[in-house]
Amino acid sequence: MCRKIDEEIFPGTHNILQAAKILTALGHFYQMNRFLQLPLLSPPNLKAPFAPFFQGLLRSHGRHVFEIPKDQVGVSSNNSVPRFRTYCTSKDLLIKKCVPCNTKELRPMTDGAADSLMLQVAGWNLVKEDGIMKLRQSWKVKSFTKGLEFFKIIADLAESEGHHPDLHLVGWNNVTIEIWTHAVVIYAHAGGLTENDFILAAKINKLPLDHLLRRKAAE
Ligand SMILES: C[C@H](O)[C@H](O)[C@H]1CNC2=NC(N)=NC(=O)C2=N1
Repeated sequence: MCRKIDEEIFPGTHNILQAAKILTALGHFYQMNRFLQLPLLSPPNLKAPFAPFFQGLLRSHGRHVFEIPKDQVGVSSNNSVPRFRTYCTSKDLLIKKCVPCNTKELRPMTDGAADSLMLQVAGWNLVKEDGIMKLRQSWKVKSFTKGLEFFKIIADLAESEGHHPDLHLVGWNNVTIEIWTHAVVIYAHAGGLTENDFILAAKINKLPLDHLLRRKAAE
């Protein structure tokens, strides 16, 4: 069995000890990757059973194999490392891309995960309506037509992300945007927030909108 693993994964290794040395070196690399939030880099043609073996071996060499909590990371589509998916912490919302919401695996974010991400989206409020969590922010625009220009700038971003907010223009100059993942409610019949919503909110915060807004009354 060990021999098979050697040949299959580390061509040219002559015995398990040599493979173990390579794995230990990988263990150091793994720990470094944990801080870079990169997944365990392993040749893409590894067989699934390899992971427990590798983790066991790392543990036996005193290397603690870290599990990264699922709701604390997302997949960045800007694959800086070819053929590997990179995992970013919530701090990287601005460099991440929304992912398609049409997967049955889509799950709503936990309240705790949502709370921790709120730190990254200043100005947005976390609200819950009919059991659905949403992000909400309101602005006062200079005029009705400026409100439509505001929506157009938001719409261009939403189209580029493939993830869309709900837009409200009320009383001619009051704009409210709500962001939630509709698919979660459809597929998971629950919750409403995914990391896509926070990515969109963080990017909306960076849009050039000030010229459309009424000055806030001096406090
Ligand atoms: C395939 C694509 O991801 C889906 O159609 C997108 C489009 N935009 C979306 N936007 C929002 N807010 N929620 C969704 O579930 C959603 N689904």
